[in-house]
Amino acid sequence: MSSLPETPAEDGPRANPVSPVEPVTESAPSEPKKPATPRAPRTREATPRTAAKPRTPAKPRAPRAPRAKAAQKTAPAPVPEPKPTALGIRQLYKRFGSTIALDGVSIDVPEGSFFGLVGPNGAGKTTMLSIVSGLLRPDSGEVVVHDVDVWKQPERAKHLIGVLPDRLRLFDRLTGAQLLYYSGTLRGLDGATVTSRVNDLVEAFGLEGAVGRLVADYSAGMTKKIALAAALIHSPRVLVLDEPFESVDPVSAANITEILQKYVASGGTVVLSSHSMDLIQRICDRVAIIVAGVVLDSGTADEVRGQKTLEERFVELAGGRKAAEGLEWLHSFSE
Ligand SMILES: Nc1ncnc2c1ncn2[C@@H]1O[C@H](COP(=O)(O)OP(=O)(O)OP(=O)(O)O)[C@@H](O)[C@H]1O
Repeated sequence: MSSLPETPAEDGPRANPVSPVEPVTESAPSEPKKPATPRAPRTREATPRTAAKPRTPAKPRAPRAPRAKAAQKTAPAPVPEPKPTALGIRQLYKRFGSTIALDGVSIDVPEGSFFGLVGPNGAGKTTMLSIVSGLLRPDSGEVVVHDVDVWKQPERAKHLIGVLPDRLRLFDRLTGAQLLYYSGTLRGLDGATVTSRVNDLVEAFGLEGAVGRLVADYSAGMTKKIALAAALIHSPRVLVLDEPFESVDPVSAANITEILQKYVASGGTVVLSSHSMDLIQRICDRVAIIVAGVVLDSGTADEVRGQKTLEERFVELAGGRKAAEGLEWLHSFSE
């Protein structure tokens, strides 16, 4: 994204062209013979302001024209309108027995964002994304997708959201083609539309050779791809993807990234979790770091990482690395 045009440095002095001619006392012709002396400041202090007259009227205002021009030249560029919130997460709490998984999580994701959620194992990412996508009920808090409350209007919300859950619970006794067809019709698409979209998705994800086979027989990466295709089939406005690149080979990951980038460029919103800091830093424009159920930082990717890499910032907030001590036995191999 290009930043706002900056005022050139040399415009600073020019912004007030009157100033070079303003020292009125120096140019006042009423005291032409009186040279400036060191006593002058004392005189000015002692003399009431009114006594400073007679002064010649201020110089003609001709210089004002360039001042106006300069002001016009340096006027700030219009600030872009803030984008509407695609996903609003407000004060989410979730506890599993004595484990607090989410401890008051609030995040706003603007429309058209590529939003990355990072956090250490057990931080609460899957819990949060499961609640966001309507798969898990929070203890308290609210999730709004394009002004639709996920828990008060679940049917409307589900039309707006496409979900790739973490622990994939797919109908894996279906073939890939059947699973996609089922996912499309479940979201209310007619048969002809589903058939045409299934073909497009199978080609886009490179699953041509696999769609006739049972999903149960897919590799981990293929399962991820068919699940992602199923999440896209009803062209949702918000995609919630838990670890979409896990187990996916680099070429497929690049293809998926391109599909998601085009989706975002056309106004869609992606919210994904990943442990790959490089990937998040490369493709996400907004980031949140969650640790122990609390969002420790969130904002644009540049704001969150500052002068560091995202990985350095993550390690800093997540508590740093542990020295590999206490595993000395690992270095003396068994017979
Ligand atoms: N169904 C559950 N029952 C009991 N505890 C759970 C359940 N689901 C999650 N938890 C606990 O809640 C906490 C957050 O888990 P969660 O799966 O959300 O973390 P995560 O950030 O997705 O971790 P990871 O990166 O390892 O996938 C963990 O302590 C986890 O053990």
